[in-house]
Amino acid sequence: MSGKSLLLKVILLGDGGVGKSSLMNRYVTNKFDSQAFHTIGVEFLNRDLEVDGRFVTLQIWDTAGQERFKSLRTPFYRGADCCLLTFSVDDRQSFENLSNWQKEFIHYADVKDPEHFPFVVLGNKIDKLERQVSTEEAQTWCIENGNYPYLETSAKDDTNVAVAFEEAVRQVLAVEEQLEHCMLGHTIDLHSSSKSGSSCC
Ligand SMILES: Nc1nc2c(ncn2[C@@H]2O[C@H](COP(=O)(O)OP(=O)(O)OP(=O)(O)O)[C@@H](O)[C@H]2O)c(=O)[nH]1
Ligand SMILES: [Mg+2]
Repeated sequence: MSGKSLLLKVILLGDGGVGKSSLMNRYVTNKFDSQAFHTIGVEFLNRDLEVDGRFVTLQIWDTAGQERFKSLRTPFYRGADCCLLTFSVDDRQSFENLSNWQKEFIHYADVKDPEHFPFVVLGNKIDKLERQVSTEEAQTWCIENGNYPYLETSAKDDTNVAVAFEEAVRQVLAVEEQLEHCMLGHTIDLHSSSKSGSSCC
């Protein structure tokens, strides 16, 4: 167990109104506003936590989902360690737009290895009785688009909110451990002209 705190940047993306700001505010301040205003640009809040013995400062970046704010949010994607793709289970269009959000992030964050980037998908507002997207459908999308973890949340009821952010941390730590493992497993032979060994990264 390392004593040093790790700073991780996670970014919340998804259509306007799906509950990104509400999830961040529920997690950091434990408050919920049923009359929340749309976000303009980006905002961020920090929260310290411990996951599997690692101390982490989570820097949560909340973005404006409305299309007209695209140019204000995209400059902040670079350097994100994890992306939380968020939709609302009572809004089918927000689910269908997940692929667009994924592409927008990969492009503007300039992700070099999209296949291994840690995305987590959140289906928010599960307290609502009328759903337009089933759990199975969302899980299938996650499996088919990169095998991402899927969590159903309610910022209103505080269902799975902490679990979702902890999962984001776990995903980042898993990628980090894999990289460390790869680097330790590779010795560089300066005398050999051919590339030796197989790569796991
Ligand atoms: N019932 C219910 N309402 C929610 C939940 N999360 C957010 N809301 C409501 O949905 C509306 C939009 O929430 P926001 O958090 O502002 O949505 P957003 O994704 O940040 O929207 P933009 O800032 O425009 O991108 C607000 O009226 C919230 O009170 C939830 O889990 N359940
Ligand atoms: Mg917002």
